[in-house]
Amino acid sequence: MMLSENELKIIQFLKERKKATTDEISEGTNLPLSSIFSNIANLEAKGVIKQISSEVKKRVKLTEEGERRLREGLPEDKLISILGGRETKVHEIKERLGKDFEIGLGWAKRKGLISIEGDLIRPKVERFTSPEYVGLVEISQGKIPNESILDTLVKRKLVEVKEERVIRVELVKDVEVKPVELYLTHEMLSTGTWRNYEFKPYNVDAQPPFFPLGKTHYFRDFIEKVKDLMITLGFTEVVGGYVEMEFFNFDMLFQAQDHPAREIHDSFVVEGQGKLPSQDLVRKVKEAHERWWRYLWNEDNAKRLVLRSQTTAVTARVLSEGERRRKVFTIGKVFRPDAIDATHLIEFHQMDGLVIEEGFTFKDLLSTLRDIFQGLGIKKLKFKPGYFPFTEPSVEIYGYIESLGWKEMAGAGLLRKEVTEPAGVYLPAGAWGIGIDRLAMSFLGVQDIRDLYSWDIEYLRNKRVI
Ligand SMILES: N[C@@H](Cc1ccccc1)C(=O)O
Repeated sequence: MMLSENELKIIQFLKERKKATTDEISEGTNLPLSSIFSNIANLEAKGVIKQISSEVKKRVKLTEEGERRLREGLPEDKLISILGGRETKVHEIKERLGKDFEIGLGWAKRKGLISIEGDLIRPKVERFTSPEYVGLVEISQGKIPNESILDTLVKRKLVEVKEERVIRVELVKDVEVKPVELYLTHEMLSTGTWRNYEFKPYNVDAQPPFFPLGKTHYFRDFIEKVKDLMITLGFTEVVGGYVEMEFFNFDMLFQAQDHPAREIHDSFVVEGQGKLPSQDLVRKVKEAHERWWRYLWNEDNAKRLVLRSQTTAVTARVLSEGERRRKVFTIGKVFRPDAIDATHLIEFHQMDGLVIEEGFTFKDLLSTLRDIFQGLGIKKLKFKPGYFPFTEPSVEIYGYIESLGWKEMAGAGLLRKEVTEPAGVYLPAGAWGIGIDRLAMSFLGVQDIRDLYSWDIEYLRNKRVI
């Protein structure tokens, strides 16, 4: 027979007593009454015990306030004892009784123990003990006072009355009780004492406890995977800041100062000014703009700060160091004003790359992009002619995703001489920018771009990591 730990405790207790009430069992086993009832029912069903009687009993208990009144006396009794048969001024009594004054005065008046004249309290008795107080004493001794007193005590919130069932049971079957152990220890095995214990069988259906483990945000995880891929392909990671000078975000990339992307509503403007790089570079950028775009290039505009609108700004910074670094990538947030919905946010991620290489051709660029997309799991690509101010020829890259069809994923091209030469780069260079969020959404099965940035711990916990 399978008996629980608590059931065994109850049997153990009944072995000594044979018959006992639920109250006695609770006291003898130290188990709460609430658990005694269900265990008794189970034991009866197993034929170990039998009910002899069952009755509803009134259980009368002093409340916390009742306990206090029992120790200190009822307020009206205290009032009478303070008066000691003498007329006394109201304020004097008020001082002595403190918080109990109002209650004491009320009850004393109601019981006809005092009268009030002007500011005087006149007692009608010298000494008084309320029958309610006697009731409190009786209850504390396990007796029950008469109904009307009990009623008053309940109304005064000094006593609580609960109806509880008391069941008397009898042990009818002899069961061998071994102490129950939950865990088998090394010591029990080595000393052989395990024989003295009864073990609960394993419940293989039980739900294991839930231990939430810390893990990386799934989007961050995806970004790390992209970085790993780029490093595998031989690229070095470079990073830039979110606040960028227009010089690197636009001017160096041959975006004219009246280019629509530079309008105040197309990038986030940051207060302040940046510091331009070497005069030589600035002069050459200025010359390129003035010669080809035919306008007066303004240095102050180039110093303005924005939240970078493309990670190509980091590529521009790398270029500004000349031909030193040849194969780099950067991945991070960019910012553009937009109306937010399921596919648009005002901040999102791009991965830009740069290759500076002797003899690097447009074909090499396309094959590099093929390698990257292949690594990202996108096998089918389409290249369409495109336009960017800083590349020529330029290309738009579309990738095929089973559930979504063809999606625009990146822009790329060979950097214009107007971009490379002012920086002292005379070798051919290819560059690209890939939108990371949409890729992540398709890989991670996310419908709403806002979920990529979710802080909802419950959602994140349940999100499968690829
Ligand atoms: N910066 C471009 C992408 C791009 C990067 C590098 C070369 C060509 C295109 C964009 O945000 O759309």
